[in-house]
Amino acid sequence: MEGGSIELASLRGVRKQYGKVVALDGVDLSLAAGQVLALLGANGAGKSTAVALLLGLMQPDAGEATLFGRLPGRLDARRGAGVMLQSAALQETLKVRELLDLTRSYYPNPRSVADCVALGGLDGLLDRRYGKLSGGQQRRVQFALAVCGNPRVLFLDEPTTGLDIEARQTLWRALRELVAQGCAVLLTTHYLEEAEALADRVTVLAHGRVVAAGAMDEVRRHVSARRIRCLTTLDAARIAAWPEVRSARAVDAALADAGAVDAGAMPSDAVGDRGLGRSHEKSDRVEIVTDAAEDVVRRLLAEDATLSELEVQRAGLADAFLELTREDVSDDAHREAA
Ligand SMILES: Nc1ncnc2c1ncn2[C@@H]1O[C@H](COP(=O)(O)OP(=O)(O)OP(=O)(O)O)[C@@H](O)[C@H]1O
Repeated sequence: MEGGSIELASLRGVRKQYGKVVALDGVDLSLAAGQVLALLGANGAGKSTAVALLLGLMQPDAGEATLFGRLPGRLDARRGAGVMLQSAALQETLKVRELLDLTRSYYPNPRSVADCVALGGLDGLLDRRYGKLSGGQQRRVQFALAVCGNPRVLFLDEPTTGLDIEARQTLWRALRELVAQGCAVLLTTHYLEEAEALADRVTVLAHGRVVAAGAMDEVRRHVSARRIRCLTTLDAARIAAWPEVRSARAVDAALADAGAVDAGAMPSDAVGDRGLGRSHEKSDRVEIVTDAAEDVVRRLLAEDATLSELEVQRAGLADAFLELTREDVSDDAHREAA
């Protein structure tokens, strides 16, 4: 582990099969104190299997999983870990307060109920029966239960799925607080902006193999692409045919990044002559992805003297993720064990 960080959980050369399906194949990952590791991958990439191995819920077929330097699954290791899996089987008839008290009683050094309420955003829910809560409220309770034992390592498998914006922000705040206190977090998520906002390090799985791992910036840098946005009379289909352009499309202001787009600037009939391969009088907001941003910007300016609102951005994690996972063999056939 670089930088002297304390490794709290790891997979080394781990392989795991379910029958003929190879869920993980030679996977390494490492979780350090005071860091969030985002474990990313498409559906079925192997993320939940990795979490289950780190928790000792199952054993690897080859390689090694450790938690606090020991075999996961031992009671002392489990007591130092908090877990929020994709589904939770909790007593529906118990009140939230009873669930919290019960779970806190398993741990030697639990957080106070008030702390759990604050971290999970459970105000007003303590006396409600778990089974009567909404899906998002249940997720918040599950998060509070995951952190109530004061864990040194927290495993969160898609924790914010189904949460509204405010609840998601409460959870992000809580996570940042826990990490600042030295907690290690393994976060699986399909929300790449969430990984970007929270994670220090990223491991990307595709079909059970690690296709990228490193600091967030390193993984983002994996893609050389830049994203250019502008208002132009040039047609997106025509720009897309330029040799140095990977893709170009007219974007609907309503769908584009709210901060980057002035919806009022979007002509209502801009869709009209898209795709015809010719310039038109009205400006469309166009988004271009290219490896040669400077060349494309020069050509855009040369061909459209009225071009405005030019922006050039580095590709984000979402672009890197798509590129990384696209490079991998896209069918599942090779996962079948011989
Ligand atoms: N109990 C099981 N029995 C058989 N195959 C399984 C089992 N659990 C998972 N798999 C298979 O192993 C592969 C990895 O599954 P896993 O649940 O780890 O993926 P994931 O990345 O967590 O997916 P998702 O994003 O959909 O939650 C998939 O092909 C899945 O179908």
